[in-house]
Amino acid sequence: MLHTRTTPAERRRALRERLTTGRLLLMPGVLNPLSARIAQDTGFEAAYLSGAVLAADLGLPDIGLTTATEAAARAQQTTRVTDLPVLIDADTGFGEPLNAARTVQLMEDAGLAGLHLEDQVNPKRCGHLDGKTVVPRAEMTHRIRAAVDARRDPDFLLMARTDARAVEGLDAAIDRAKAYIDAGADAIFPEALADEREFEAFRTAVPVPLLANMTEFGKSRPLDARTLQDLGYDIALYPVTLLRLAMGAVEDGLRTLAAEGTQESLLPRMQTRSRLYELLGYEEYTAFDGAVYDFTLPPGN
Ligand SMILES: C[C@](O)(C(=O)O)[C@H](CC(=O)O)C(=O)O
Ligand SMILES: [Mg+2]
Repeated sequence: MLHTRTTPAERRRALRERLTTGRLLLMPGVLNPLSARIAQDTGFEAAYLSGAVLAADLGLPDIGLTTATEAAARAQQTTRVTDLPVLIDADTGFGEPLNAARTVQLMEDAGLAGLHLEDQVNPKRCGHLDGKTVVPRAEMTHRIRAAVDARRDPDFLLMARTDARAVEGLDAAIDRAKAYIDAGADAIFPEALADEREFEAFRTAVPVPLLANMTEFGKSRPLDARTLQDLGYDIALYPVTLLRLAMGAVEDGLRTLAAEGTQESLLPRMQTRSRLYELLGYEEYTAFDGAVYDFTLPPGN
């Protein structure tokens, strides 16, 4: 109630341990703190905060317009209401290596379990769009070293993302991943791989936990959890799935409301008041202070 009792240290250890099991971890990108609650309630073991979702939520394209403090604020709101370990997309670290270092500390302070930094130049683009460019390998290793130096909790997961596949090809992307591990990265996010063969090549070459980005409408063909498990991947990421679902429902709902002049036909698709209250833990607040919750719900709500 009121806030989670799980400490950041416990979540970081939980994520680290989970990544040693050899079982694929399904990681949905949550769109707000409440959806993180739903992810926990429906049995997911970790959550993700996507840069694309944060930007879109603010009505902005995902081109490096959001700031480290905006991302950290959203992270703190999220970690406060869930016990799950949360991984955040820290884009390029929001600037130079020194900024990446500060970003790591901001994200540690926000109670996150880890972050990923990518090797794109500023301003970054969505990893599944054409025309992106990557910084020289040495510059990215500098970025990672700065992040490693700044980290205060050794369990805070530092994942390096390489966008090099689409720019320099698969072999160069694998070489970069190895250099990033040497610089101190704990895990690798190979962005925009084309097919199973490429996922497999990465797995064979790279000896640390690997994340597979299963974003929709992108360059990678979606692979199901069983396939990713068989390929030896550690995390299956669904970064924008909830936003796309929710915004699809919002748009349909608005059109229906405009056309029908009533929300009546939409009711079966809505989260009910009672389910919302259950997620928010109203009853626990009542137990704490009877005056906070002093009414009963009408039947069927
Ligand atoms: C993972 C990602 O970085 C994100 O911000 O969620 C995006 C997702 C997307 O735009 O579909 C990316 O893959 O670049
Ligand atoms: Mg992103």
